Amino acid sequence: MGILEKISDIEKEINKTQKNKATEYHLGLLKAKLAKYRSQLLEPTGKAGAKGEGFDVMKSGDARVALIGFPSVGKSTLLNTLTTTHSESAGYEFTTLTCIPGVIEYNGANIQLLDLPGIIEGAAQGKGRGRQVIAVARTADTVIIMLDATKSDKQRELLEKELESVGIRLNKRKPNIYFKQKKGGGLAFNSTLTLTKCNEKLVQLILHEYKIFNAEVLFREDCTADELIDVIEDNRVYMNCLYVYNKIDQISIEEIDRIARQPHSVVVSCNMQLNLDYLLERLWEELALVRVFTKKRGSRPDFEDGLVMRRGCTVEHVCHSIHRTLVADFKYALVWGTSTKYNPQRVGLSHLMNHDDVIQVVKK
Ligand SMILES: Nc1nc2c(ncn2[C@@H]2O[C@H](COP(=O)(O)OP(=O)(O)OP(=O)(O)O)[C@@H](O)[C@H]2O)c(=O)[nH]1
Ligand SMILES: [K+]
Ligand SMILES: [Mg+2]
Repeated sequence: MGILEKISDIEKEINKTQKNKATEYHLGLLKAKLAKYRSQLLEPTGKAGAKGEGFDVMKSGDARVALIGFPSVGKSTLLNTLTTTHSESAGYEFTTLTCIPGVIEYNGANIQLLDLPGIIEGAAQGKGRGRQVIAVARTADTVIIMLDATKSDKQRELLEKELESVGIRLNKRKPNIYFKQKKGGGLAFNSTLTLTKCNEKLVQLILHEYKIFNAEVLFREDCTADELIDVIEDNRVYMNCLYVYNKIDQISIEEIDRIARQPHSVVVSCNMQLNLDYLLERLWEELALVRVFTKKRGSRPDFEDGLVMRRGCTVEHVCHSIHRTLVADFKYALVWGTSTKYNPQRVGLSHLMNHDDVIQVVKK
């Protein structure tokens, strides 16, 4: 029997046991057992924690969002508010012990929202269930870093540090450095602009540390040594992140205003259901999703059933997602919406589509 099963059995047993003098010892024993199993699960060296029991959730829907935050900031409450899934929420830390998936339906898209256990300082080294939480975060398209608006700005830095230390880069693009190892010829170093944070000598030193003596390196932007290291390591995950400050029902308007002005930040109250519509709007932006409607000749667009695509998608991408062979039969398309000058406009396969555009494909 897995440790999660044991925990849930004991919780059930506690719930159905009446509290009185006669059951006092029985309950006490159950609670001790419960505490023991919970700490085994949260123990870095514990076998149970290492196995990642309870984190194996299938990807589904159009995008995946992971909820990361310290304990008791309201992650589960958010899941309960935005989806039909229920995840236990309570005033004590580590109420959530596993990964719990829910689905947000928005703009016709299914967005998978993952509730996760809280993480604490040292999570990256395996404290709590930190390793597993971070492993799940790496699989997400966007992370929500949830913060308690009543607490200090320090928590944001701490969380960022934890994620940084395991190679997750938040709201950053991959550094624009061309790097290729060679068989011989030494170091060929170049840059397309003046570098102010790094130079050839430093690049050479860093490469030697990796025992790389022959390579081609071209800086296409003014990168730091850390960014070069990210490129050499080649295992970093670059992801969008939204900072969601919860519990604004507990702070002053001035303070709410200050927090809301920070970049990538949204203020909400899950309990009072404040600003959640705006949160979804911003999440949609971060996920860079667009919805496209199709229409057949002579009939109205199917506004019930849009196609969910990535921002930057072309007519060709849309054709692919309608049918595998459609591109081969493609003659031209008519598009209505904000991506065109005229409505409709005749376009080719490379035309870029915008959110809520309507498309009619004309075959050869
Ligand atoms: N004042 C206030 N309290 C909130 C709000 N949202 C959640 N809470 C409370 O915060 C406490 C923790 O909520 P949870 O949803 O369990 O937090 P969590 O982040 O999932 O916690 P763990 O699973 O333990 O990491 C509960 O007592 C909630 O009622 C809010 O908007 N305002
Ligand atoms: K909690
Ligand atoms: Mg929780």
